[in-house]
Amino acid sequence: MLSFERISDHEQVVFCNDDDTGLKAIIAIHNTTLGPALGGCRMRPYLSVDEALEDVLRLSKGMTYKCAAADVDFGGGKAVIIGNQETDRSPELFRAFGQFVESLNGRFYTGTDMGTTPDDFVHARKETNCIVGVPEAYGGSGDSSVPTSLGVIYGLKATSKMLYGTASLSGKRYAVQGLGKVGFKVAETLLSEGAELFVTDINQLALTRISARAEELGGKVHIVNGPDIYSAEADIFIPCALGGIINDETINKFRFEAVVGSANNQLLEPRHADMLKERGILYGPDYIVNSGGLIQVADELYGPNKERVLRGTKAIYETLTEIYLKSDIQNISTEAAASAFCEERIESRKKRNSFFSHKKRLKWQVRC
Ligand SMILES: NC(=O)c1ccc[n+]([C@@H]2O[C@H](COP(=O)([O-])OP(=O)(O)OC[C@H]3O[C@@H](n4cnc5c(N)ncnc54)[C@H](O)[C@@H]3O)[C@@H](O)[C@H]2O)c1
Repeated sequence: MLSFERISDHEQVVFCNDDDTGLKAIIAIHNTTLGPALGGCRMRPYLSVDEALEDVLRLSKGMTYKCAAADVDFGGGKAVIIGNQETDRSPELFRAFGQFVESLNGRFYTGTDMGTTPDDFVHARKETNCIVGVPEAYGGSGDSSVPTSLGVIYGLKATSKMLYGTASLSGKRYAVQGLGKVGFKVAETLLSEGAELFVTDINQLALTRISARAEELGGKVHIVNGPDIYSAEADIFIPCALGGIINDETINKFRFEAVVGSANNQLLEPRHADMLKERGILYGPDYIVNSGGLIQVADELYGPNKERVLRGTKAIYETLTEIYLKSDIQNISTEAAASAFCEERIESRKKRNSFFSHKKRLKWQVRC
């Protein structure tokens, strides 16, 4: 049952219905203190409108925190399309979605997420400019896994500095779960620093490729079978595949000193962040560590510029360091410290943004 109480911490929730194309979507705008809402558009065959609403409300709130942590000029939002990504997608459906985005007059920017592709948003962009992350050929900023993997490297450096007093990544052992777009680049960088890696992936080809790269770059690679990665004899665990991999079962196996990776939603439940703290395992909150991709798409607002994205991504080092120190001083988990850090940033900008917001909003509207 829909009630205002259910959406009370959100600024705006929009239900979008288009009979001609079969579009059924929900756009949720959580908070626009830092700028217009930004968040990807997910397409899934949700079993009910209730389930879709639950998902979009949770994800849009998460985007407010992600944007605050990444220090980009956006607030939090998200969209979901209720439909089967294999059978229900069409250019017309995404154009209809683009029209709904346009109707928000610059309050919401979106792009690809689970179940949608950059090409879908080439169609949506015919109806609105409030789209990010389209292919480079259409003026987008390109593969977001490049800044995401760089962000993981800066996250690892901040962690290393905190644990060992040096930001150097060499001479340490790392366990990498998932050698896809992000994990492979991270593993390559670590190998070139002379690191020793334990790696696992369900894709045999990725394992063969990383072994070949180890021969070219130096460094050592041990291939590990599936869940054995959780008990690998490594100093730092780098999850770059699945969510929910930090849980009661895996924490009991960890011999790591830290967990820092790109995978989304690594903690199965919030209490697992406390469990890691109790065991003295330093956890780099996933949405801080993996924010390089977000920094890149948010930067598209000003026209693609790799140097600016690099600068923003490097700042992950300082942000994570601040969160580690906050967690230590206040004796709270790093996850709790990250939330507090983001809330303080939003609060501190409220007054300042009210001065600029009028001008800012005009700018967004001119662009749309
Ligand atoms: N690509 C980005 O810019 C970006 C940004 C933020 C967060 N992330 C998150 O980082 C993670 C990795 O992203 P990606 O773009 O590299 O994805 P990807 O699909 O390219 O790579 C994932 C890899 O994990 C492997 N994998 C899947 N299940 C596995 C399992 N059970 N055990 C071991 N390996 C398994 C896959 O074979 C694949 O090689 C995802 O959780 C993603 O949501 C990615």
